[in-house]
Amino acid sequence: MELTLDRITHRYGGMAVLQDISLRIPAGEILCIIGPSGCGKSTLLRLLGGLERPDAGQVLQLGDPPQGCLNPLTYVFQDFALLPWRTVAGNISLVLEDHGIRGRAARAIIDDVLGRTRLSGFADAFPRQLSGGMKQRVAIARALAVNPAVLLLDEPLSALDAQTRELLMEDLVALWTRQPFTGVYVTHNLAEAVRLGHRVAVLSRRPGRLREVIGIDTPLADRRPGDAELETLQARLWDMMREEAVAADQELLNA
Ligand SMILES: Nc1ncnc2c1ncn2[C@@H]1O[C@H](COP(=O)(O)OP(=O)(O)OP(=O)(O)O)[C@@H](O)[C@H]1O
Repeated sequence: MELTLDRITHRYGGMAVLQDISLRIPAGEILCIIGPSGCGKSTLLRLLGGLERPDAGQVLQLGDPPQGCLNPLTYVFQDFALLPWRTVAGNISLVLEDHGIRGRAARAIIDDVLGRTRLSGFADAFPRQLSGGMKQRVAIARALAVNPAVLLLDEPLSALDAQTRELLMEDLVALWTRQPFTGVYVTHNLAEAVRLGHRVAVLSRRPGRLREVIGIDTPLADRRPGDAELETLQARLWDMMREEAVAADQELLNA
């Protein structure tokens, strides 16, 4: 399933947050969205997921979701959003119960997604017994359990330390390589954007406008930390972001 944003504009009260954004997210592609703080990245994700309706423009979903899809669009958040009183399996089964899937059918799905996220053997653990990285892998497993057409990821690695982030990036690449998914990935972290994005969309300061969309040809599985090409690209993205961040700061000073 592919998503298209067609001239999206959004305001909160008197404040313009997003301005005239048009973007196409083809099936099987990960699009990373970067931009200065407060430029509307999370808002864009909520509009994509249908949690809010844009003031102008439209979000189009084209094509059919995959077979067995319970939820076409599913979120992964920074704070994991796990229920502490439920086990790992219990947290995942919750989204299946919503669709009337229980018992053996649920167990098969849970085993599958736990295997894909390297969590087999942790089905009966409680969130408090897990590291931050593992909790986020449970959240990713829960998202995969509904076999979504599109994963919407809002700074999923921001709460984790650098080494865990690196491992989770490898996990996400391995997941995508095994079974490509469509993803929209909001991040502040430019290293994540160049490692995980087939394309990177750069938003301006608020109201967020689309400044540039940069394609990265290197296959995800071939990208390594410290890769010279990716570092050059990251530096280019930072130049763009820096200009916007400085201008945003300046606006605050002059306000
Ligand atoms: N429900 C809401 N009601 C009013 N204002 C909101 C609402 N949600 C977000 N905003 C405001 O809209 C602007 C954009 O917020 P948003 O969270 O989309 O930006 P962001 O780029 O994701 O920010 P950050 O990088 O800091 O996470 C901010 O000024 C925020 O305070």
